[in-house]
Amino acid sequence: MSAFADRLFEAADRFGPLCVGIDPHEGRIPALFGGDTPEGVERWGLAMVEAVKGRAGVIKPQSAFFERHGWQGMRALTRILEAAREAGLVVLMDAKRGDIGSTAQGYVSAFLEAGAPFPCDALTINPYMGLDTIEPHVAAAEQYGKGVIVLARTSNPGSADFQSKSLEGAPLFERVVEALAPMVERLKGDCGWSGLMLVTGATGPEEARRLRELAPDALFLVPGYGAQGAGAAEALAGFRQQGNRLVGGVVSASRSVNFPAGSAEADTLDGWRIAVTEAIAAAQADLVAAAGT
Ligand SMILES: O=C(O)c1cc(=O)[nH]c(=O)n1[C@@H]1O[C@H](COP(=O)(O)O)[C@@H](O)[C@H]1O
Repeated sequence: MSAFADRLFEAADRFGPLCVGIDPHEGRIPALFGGDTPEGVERWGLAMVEAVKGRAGVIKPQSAFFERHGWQGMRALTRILEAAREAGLVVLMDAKRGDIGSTAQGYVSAFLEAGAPFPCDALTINPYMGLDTIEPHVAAAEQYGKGVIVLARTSNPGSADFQSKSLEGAPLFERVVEALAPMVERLKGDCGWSGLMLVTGATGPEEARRLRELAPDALFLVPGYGAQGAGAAEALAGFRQQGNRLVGGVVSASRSVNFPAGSAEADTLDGWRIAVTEAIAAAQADLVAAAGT
């Protein structure tokens, strides 16, 4: 299997930097699919995968929205992951894990190792508990050609509460990224980029530029574009000029492409499909234009 970094880079190169979030928010699954039930969530998620095909190369399902439906929700997630794999999409699982090493091994078995019940290409990790909690994920990523996505500077308003606090003269998020340097090296692909991805919110373009200086080769996952208010230029602030294009990761959007105008009111599947595929295509075109051709 090729390295995760190469698969992600190739997908973004082919389709553009958009990563489509799969976030079945409470109460927002149209009645067309059966509403906000495990079956409705599954049908909606499968339709989202169909809508992404040929328009973007990467998806990011948010585990919480499936977990809230118990085991039936997790069954829906599994089926959506299988469909995404069959469609050749790169899957970033947004579950924000992070625990002592021995427990982290459990998350590795759930998401990253061969035969994992929730197969994905990479998993989001909260680094708060320390490097030893990230290590099992990185070791598994090396072994199975997967990626590890570490929260660095998140997109939410409270990201400054802890992440921007000074630690020995620099913000904590910078110290975290400095400490990750050896792991960034270990997950480098043939493309030269690393599958030790960093989350840097589109809402903090200055911080993204700083992170790019500290980790020139780490691929970025950039949430906050769309529903959280950031535009394409802000989302690409931490990307690097390569030839005539900005490259260096993916920009995720969930609500803006999951529930665009016209999709909730659609009374046919075709009507829903048109609203959603247009929103995905428009977001992709916006990002591609901002990245340069
Ligand atoms: O790890 C993430 O994906 C993430 C990190 C972050 O800093 N901010 C953030 O919004 N996210 C996720 O990205 C998605 C953003 O959704 P929208 O605001 O609807 O585009 C949600 O699934 C969040 O959980």
